Amino acid sequence: MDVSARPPQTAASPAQAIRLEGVSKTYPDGSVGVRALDLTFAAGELTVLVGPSGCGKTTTMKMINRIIEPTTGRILLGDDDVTRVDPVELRRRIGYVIQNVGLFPHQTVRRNVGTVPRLLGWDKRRTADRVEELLELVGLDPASFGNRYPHQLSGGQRQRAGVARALAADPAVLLMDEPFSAVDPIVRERLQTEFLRLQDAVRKTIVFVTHDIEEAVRLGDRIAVMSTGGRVEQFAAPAELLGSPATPFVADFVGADRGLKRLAVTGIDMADLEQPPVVHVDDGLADARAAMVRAGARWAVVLDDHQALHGWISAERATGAGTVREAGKRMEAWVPIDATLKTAFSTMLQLEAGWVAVLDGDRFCGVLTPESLHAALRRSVEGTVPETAGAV
Ligand SMILES: Nc1ncnc2c1ncn2[C@@H]1O[C@H](COP(=O)(O)OP(=O)(O)OP(=O)(O)O)[C@@H](O)[C@H]1O
Repeated sequence: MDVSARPPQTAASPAQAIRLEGVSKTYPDGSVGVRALDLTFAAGELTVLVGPSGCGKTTTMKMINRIIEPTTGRILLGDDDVTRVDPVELRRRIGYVIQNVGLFPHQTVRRNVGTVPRLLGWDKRRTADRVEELLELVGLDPASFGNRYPHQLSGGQRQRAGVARALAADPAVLLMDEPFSAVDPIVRERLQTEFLRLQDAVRKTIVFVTHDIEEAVRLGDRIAVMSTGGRVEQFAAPAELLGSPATPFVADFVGADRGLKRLAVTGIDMADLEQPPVVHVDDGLADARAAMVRAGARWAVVLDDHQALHGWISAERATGAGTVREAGKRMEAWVPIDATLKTAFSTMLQLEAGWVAVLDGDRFCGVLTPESLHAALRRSVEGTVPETAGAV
């Protein structure tokens, strides 16, 4: 294939699935890296390999781009058996991001990011355009950062440059080995959020190695929990993994606080919402009072002319004459309907609100209270259907 004749790289190359079939790695000294591993990484999804130190995560990942050669088995990238592809050509199709990035220290950020396009023989103009585009995409202003050297960047900025470099030639696949573990927790969380946004835009097939279950749950479309010898204890979506660990090993690994972790991956269901009395901003206070009495409620939600959230009013303030507009309060505590229970809960805590409104666009859908949040979490944990461990 003449890779240099590809169309401009803004047109994304299609993501490809990776299939591991009966893959084993025994090192020359007899150590077993992984044993008879069957695993499929779906096209366009981010799959996390997570597990304790020495369980074979890195061995598994490095066999995909043949930094490590498997002892037995087959690895397919799309329809190609990677052992039949020239390793150099293979690595150009596979972006690789490692801890501490591995940027070339004596090259500027621009030159670092342009490495693979240059190797592929792209002309200068196309490489330069792609580098600018990538730096923007990962949130590094090309004018400020393009001509700096790696030592002139923060840890988080270096990590972003590493991601930009890995994406430069629009690879079908991205391998990421503990890419965010060298930065402090706050920067890590920001990088994770940005990275999720980036993945939404590029939809690569990503294999992501971490030993951190929180990171796995946050980032993964699917997670493979591995134990010694590259054994897959469970292969499931984050909510399923937290809701019903397949083995005691997984239960132990995800931790006793898995219920809390699950908040981060459970969406809001309409059935979870409570429906307090709703009054209109131009209603009279007497009507508002009557609505609260009818519902046996101490407060009501206030909507505006367009049925959008205006605020709320308490029974105490709904006395005398006048309108709801004068006596009601504005409401900042709201979340969109596609938020997670964790976002709803942290919004409630941050704003010290007793409830949060849930909105679909501007439209008011209902509210979540601490009780309904708890019920939603329980329902989601109890309703989980266990998955088969080690599914292909
Ligand atoms: N070059 C090597 N020679 C011999 N044994 C090795 C070699 N590389 C890895 N191993 C062994 O293979 C097993 C899996 O190692 P691997 O690096 O894949 O684990 P890991 O899950 O990525 O660990 P960590 O989280 O500590 O990076 C370990 O028992 C390790 O000691």
